[in-house]
Parts: sequence; structure tokens; C-alpha cells
Amino acid sequence: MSTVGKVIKCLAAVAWEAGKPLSIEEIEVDPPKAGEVRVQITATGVCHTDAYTLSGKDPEGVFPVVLGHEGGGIVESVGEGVTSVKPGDHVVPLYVPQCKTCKFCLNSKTNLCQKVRVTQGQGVMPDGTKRFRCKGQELYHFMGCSTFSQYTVVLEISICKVNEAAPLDKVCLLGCGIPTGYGAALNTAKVEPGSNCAIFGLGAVGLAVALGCRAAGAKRVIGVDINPAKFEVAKKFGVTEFVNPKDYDKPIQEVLVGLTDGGLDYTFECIGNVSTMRSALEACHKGWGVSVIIGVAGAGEEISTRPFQLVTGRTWKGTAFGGYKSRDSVPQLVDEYLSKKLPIDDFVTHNVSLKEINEAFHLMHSGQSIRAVVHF
Ligand SMILES: NC(=O)C1=CN([C@@H]2O[C@H](COP(=O)(O)OP(=O)(O)OC[C@H]3O[C@@H](n4cnc5c(N)ncnc54)[C@H](OP(=O)(O)O)[C@@H]3O)[C@@H](O)[C@H]2O)C=CC1
Ligand SMILES: N[C@@H](CCC(=O)N[C@@H](CSC=O)C(=O)NCC(=O)O)C(=O)O
Ligand SMILES: [Zn+2]
Ligand SMILES: [Zn+2]
Repeated sequence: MSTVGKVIKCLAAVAWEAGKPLSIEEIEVDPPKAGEVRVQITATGVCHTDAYTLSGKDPEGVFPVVLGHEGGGIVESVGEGVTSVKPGDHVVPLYVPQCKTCKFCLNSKTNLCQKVRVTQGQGVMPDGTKRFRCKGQELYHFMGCSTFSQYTVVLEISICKVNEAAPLDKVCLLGCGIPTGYGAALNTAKVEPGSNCAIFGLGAVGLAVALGCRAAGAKRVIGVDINPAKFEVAKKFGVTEFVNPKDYDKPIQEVLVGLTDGGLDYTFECIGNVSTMRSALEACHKGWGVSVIIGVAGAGEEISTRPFQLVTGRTWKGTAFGGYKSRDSVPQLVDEYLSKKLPIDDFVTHNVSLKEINEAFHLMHSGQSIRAVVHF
């Protein structure tokens, strides 16, 4: 029996309040309105940003909410006016939309489409309403995606069709962590052949930075992490050396400057800690070193360094979604995966069912997983 135009009842992992485990609930998902698409999610990754918002540290965090933004799925139905996808298409939801008309989309210097940024940050659709209900309560959307649900509703500008030959339980990771790190090296830093790079935090994002640095021809890629178990894994992604700050009694930036004849050409912060953001900047070479902030820090936290660090030629940058214009780029990254240029499978260390989603968070917090993929 067709579900088109009807409310769908399905399972979702609901975050009722900050700091509490997710709860598997039956929810109601409304049909898509004009410009919207209802998607059956078949797999989703769990990114550190989901844990960050669940922790209560996100100034934009609102509850109850359906979290998740690293999903893959199949279009169930489309709202009026939708032309770029149709029922049955394989798709990846995109937390950075690409409307192709706003001044950000029309500027080649940025990927940060602002068409719906305000309402997306408020956890609602552009008309101010929501498409999810549970136990008589409306649930907020998250990052325009809400992939921790068997069905979700997203905007057409926040979705792209991908090659059906690609398994959705792998290319779902192209919804966030992999493009973020890979693009940070290739698009934001624009790493050159022969460069020396350091990556702070060897989770999925940091390891994707390593892939990007190596693809760009970097000579040395130094991984900085407090979990020594990460090094063996990191070698596979192109990390050439490992430094554990716990092994030294001086600031890690001093250690790195000493190891690299004055500092790194490029550093990347993939943790979300303002102290390591400072270390990453100060580990850069005088005169030309560039440090890219990728990690997301909690409400109220601020970065600092001596302005002299910048006066003497170091550059501090940041990136979201690796600088990729999302709808143009993710289908291309899927094709890079299919041609074996981009090794997504290596990121998937664990597979769990929706009912086990809290275990995926535990695996991430305990440093055991790179990515745990939830199967619906
Ligand atoms: N800007 C953007 O577009 C995006 C930003 N993010 C952000 O990027 C960050 C990384 O995400 P993700 O890879 O999913 O996270 P993970 O939790 O998978 O990885 C973080 C890594 O950093 C390590 N770490 C923690 N503290 C330190 C420290 N003090 N020094 C060195 N290493 C440390 C962790 O070690 P351990 O194994 O012990 O936990 C872990 O290996 C998060 O802040 C996330 O919110 C994510 C996606 C997109
Ligand atoms: N809500 C937070 C900001 C969180 C943040 O910086 N998100 C990143 C993506 S993290 C993905 O895992 C991002 O894209 N930022 C750009 C944006 O427009 O949000 C806060 O309010 O601090
Ligand atoms: Zn993410
Ligand atoms: Zn736009």
C-alpha cells in the first residue's frame, strides 16, 4: 500500500533531553511539503557533533530532537516542485545545503549556503514547522537532516542523488566526516606536494584529513592523539609519524616545532578543544604556516593566542564540510569511492542496529571506533 501523502509511523532514536541516552520510539513523520523530500534512511554514521549536541554544549541544541546528519537512504516521496530527485533514488542528506541561488552559493570562495541557515539552526523547516511527532509532542529537526529515524523529511536543496552502485551503509559517511577532513586538506588548506602536516585528533575527521594530505602529496603527516591505539590504524590512512602529548612534559607545539625544523606547513585541529586549537596554530612554521580549525567547541569557549603568532606570518582558518559545495561534490566523491580512489570502507569499524545506537556513542567516546554505522 502506498505511503505517499500519508503520515508514516516508524522507529527513531529520540533525544528527549541533553545528557540522556537516546530512546527508541515510534514516531510519526509527515508527508513532504513543497520543496521537501521524504527519505527512508537505511544507514547512518554517528559523528562527534551528534554527541556534542546531545551533551548540551551546543548553543543551538534544542530538545526533544531527532539527531543524526551522516545518513544514506532512498527517496519515498517528494513534495510539490521537487525536480532533482524522485522516489526510489538513492540519496545522501546534506547539512550544508546548496540552493545555487544565494550570494554564498554564487561565490566560489565559500560552500556555506545561507538560504535556510537560520531555521535549520532553530531545528525547524523554513516555514517554522516540524515534520516529526512522538507521544503527542513535536520533535525538532537537526542540522536539516535528522538521520536517526527510519524516515525523515529534508529540503530538496539539502539532498543529492548518488550512484546506486554505491552501498548506502558506506557512502552515508560522505554526509559529514570524510568530506570534512578530506576537503579541509584539499580545499581549505590547499596542501602542496612535499608539505609537512600535523593532525590533532585521529578520529574519522582527522583520518580523512590524512587521506587528503597524502592525496595532495604531503611528505610528513604527523598524527597527534592521546590514544596510542589510534596510531596503528592511522598508518593505513597515510599518517607517517605519531606524537602522543602525554609522552612529553612540555607543550606539544614546542615538541612539534622541534621535530620539524621550525614548525609545520599545515596543521589541522580535529578534536573541538580550544587548547589544542592554540597548540595547532603555534605548531605552525613562522612566516607561512596555516592552521585549520575543524573541531567544534562548546558554548562559551573561545580561542586565544598571542597576536604575535599571526603578526609573524601564521594563518588561522576554519572549515565546515571541508569547503565542498555539497550537492555538486558529494556525487563526485561517491564516484571516487566507486573507482577506489577514496577508501570509505576503512572508516567503518563497527556496525550496529538502530536499537543499539547508544552503543555507537559509547564506542566513539571510548575511542574504540572510527565510525560505527547504524543499520535500520
Ligand atoms: N567543521 C566541520 O564541518 C565538522 C566538525 N566536526 C568536529 O570535528 C571533531 C572531530 O570529529 P570526529 O572525528 O567525529 O571525532 P572523534 O571523537 O571520532 O575523534 C576525535 C579524536 O581526538 C582525540 N582526542 C581527544 N582529546 C584529545 C587531545 N587533547 N589531544 C589529542 N587528541 C585528542 C580522540 O581520542 P580518543 O580516541 O581517546 O577519544 C579521538 O581520536 C569534533 O569536534 C566534531 O564535532 C565533525 C564533522 C564536521
Ligand atoms: N551549532 C554549533 C555549531 C556547530 C558547527 O560548527 N557545525 C559545523 C558542522 S559540524 C558537523 O559535524 C558547521 O557546519 N558549521 C557551519 C554552520 O553554519 O553551522 C554552534 O552554534 O556553535
Ligand atoms: Zn558531523
Ligand atoms: Zn545557497
